Amino acid sequence: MASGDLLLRTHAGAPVLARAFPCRLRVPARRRSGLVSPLAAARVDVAGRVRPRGAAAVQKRRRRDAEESLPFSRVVTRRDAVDEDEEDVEGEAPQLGAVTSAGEAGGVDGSYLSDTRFDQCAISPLSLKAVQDAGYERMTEVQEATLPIILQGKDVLAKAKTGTGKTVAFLLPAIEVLSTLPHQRNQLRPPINLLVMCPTRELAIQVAVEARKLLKYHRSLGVQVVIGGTRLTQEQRSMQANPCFSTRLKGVKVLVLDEADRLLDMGFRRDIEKIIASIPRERQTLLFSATVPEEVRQISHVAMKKDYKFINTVKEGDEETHAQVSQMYMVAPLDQHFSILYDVLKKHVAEDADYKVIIFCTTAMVTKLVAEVLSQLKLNIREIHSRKSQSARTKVSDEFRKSKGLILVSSDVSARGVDYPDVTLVIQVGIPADREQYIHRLGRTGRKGKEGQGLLLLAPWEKYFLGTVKDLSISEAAVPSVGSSVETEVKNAVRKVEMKSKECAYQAWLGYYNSNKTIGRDKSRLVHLAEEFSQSMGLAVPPAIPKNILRKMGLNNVPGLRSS
Ligand SMILES: Nc1ncnc2c1ncn2[C@@H]1O[C@H](COP(=O)(O)OP(=O)(O)OP(=O)(O)O)[C@@H](O)[C@H]1O
Repeated sequence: MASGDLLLRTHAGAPVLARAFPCRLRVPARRRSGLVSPLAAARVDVAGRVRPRGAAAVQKRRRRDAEESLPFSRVVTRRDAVDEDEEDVEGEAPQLGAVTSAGEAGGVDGSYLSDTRFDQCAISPLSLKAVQDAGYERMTEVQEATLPIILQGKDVLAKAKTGTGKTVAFLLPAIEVLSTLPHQRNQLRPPINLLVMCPTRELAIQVAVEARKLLKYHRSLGVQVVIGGTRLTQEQRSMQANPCFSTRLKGVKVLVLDEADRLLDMGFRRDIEKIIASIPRERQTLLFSATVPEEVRQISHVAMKKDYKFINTVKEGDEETHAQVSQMYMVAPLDQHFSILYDVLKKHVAEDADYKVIIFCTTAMVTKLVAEVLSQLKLNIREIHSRKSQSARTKVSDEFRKSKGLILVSSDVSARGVDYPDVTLVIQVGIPADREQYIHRLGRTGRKGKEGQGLLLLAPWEKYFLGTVKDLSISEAAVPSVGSSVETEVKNAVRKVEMKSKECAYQAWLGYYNSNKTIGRDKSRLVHLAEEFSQSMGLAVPPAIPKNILRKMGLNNVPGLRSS
């Protein structure tokens, strides 16, 4: 984002889009001012949550609990007008015959790279130069497999393991498609030609960075990042007042759903459908993810043409996770989790001076709590989740990308797509939302063929989750015996954490497990487990919860819960 950005509140969206995505817009200073980078960027904050009801409520809550806001998109647009104008902005069932398996092609020496060089394939000299400037010489397997098919104009659903270059795999051919379109100079409101949707802000920002790299020599194309915001009503009003953004969306030639399975699951599906309804039917659609469960193949017709190609670079019989990442799980009562975490982290830090750890927690407030406890224990902790301001999120994310010797405690905002290099260990505390989320979180380590470690820390009653990942090479690790001095140290650290953080964590914890199909089914057991959690925070009596929150969770008359 250029330093000379202007901030203005603005309007956008045809009615259908406006309802879904009220916006706040940040538009770059004009190019002629000489303040902005060659590829001007605008940022639109987008949000529009509807109060959940009934079955939809569970989905909405799940989405909120998972800390992933509305879909965020990255947009490639004709550049001139973005620079010039501080404007208001804001198929059918899968064909089995269409499956292309690139797995057989294999990598070189088991690497994630293919043996095809970028200079051997049909891309423009401008793109090739940019690819080479980015330091990419050989294509990754998924890039090699998808490029020719996308260039043929086909819709593509692609599955490839985490950290194997899917972003370039969809951006590069999409840019090639756009670069052949006639360039209309000096348009005030340039059409948006490529729309990339992804499930988190960090991912949207990251893909924009990659897009700018690839567009380095394509002078007529610019990038805008449109991400979720929090000022709902005001933004909603302003966006509804202006049809500009949806008019620009009429220019979409290529639509990409990054992390397609996440975007097409029930939590996001309605929003995606609304967006798809506002872009032309005549377009090319690309869906990419490291996980493509069968249901997603079933519903991919929401976005794709009938004759789309499914390209799967995960070989038949191979796991969806990387062989070079060791996966362990530990099962221990909740009241030991902080001590175990501390012990595992201390050992890891001592073993690897270049340690870089991500700890995934179930919700934003539990993330905050864990970060506070570990900070009290003098570990080098950073914290990221949806309750942090966007500027704090970006700052932490940038720092973690560049640094070593850091531990990032995160909610699922970092679960998908985020490319932090050289992560040495991923710890998941508590059950992930599902098997896919486990795979994506683990995929933050072992990227680009590097080694990594994963640890899943479960309470005994969470052990059932292992059944969903039994095809993966995940083995049991012995619970470390933690000395009494460490236990006392941890207890003191927990004691120092503010009561408010504990209350919020308790409430969030209850909400998360309440919406879990297995654990949330038996409410009295749930309440009992929540009490265990509250004891693990050193509380003798579980905190009271506001009545309206209990009602929203459907727990208002459950014995054992205190209301306030
Ligand atoms: N051809 C290439 N050669 C070398 N590095 C590459 C190549 N293509 C992409 N990369 C780099 O590989 C890393 C991983 O890429 P990317 O984040 O796109 O992976 P991904 O498959 O989308 O992962 P995830 O499933 O986690 O979203 C990035 O740092 C990217 O810059």
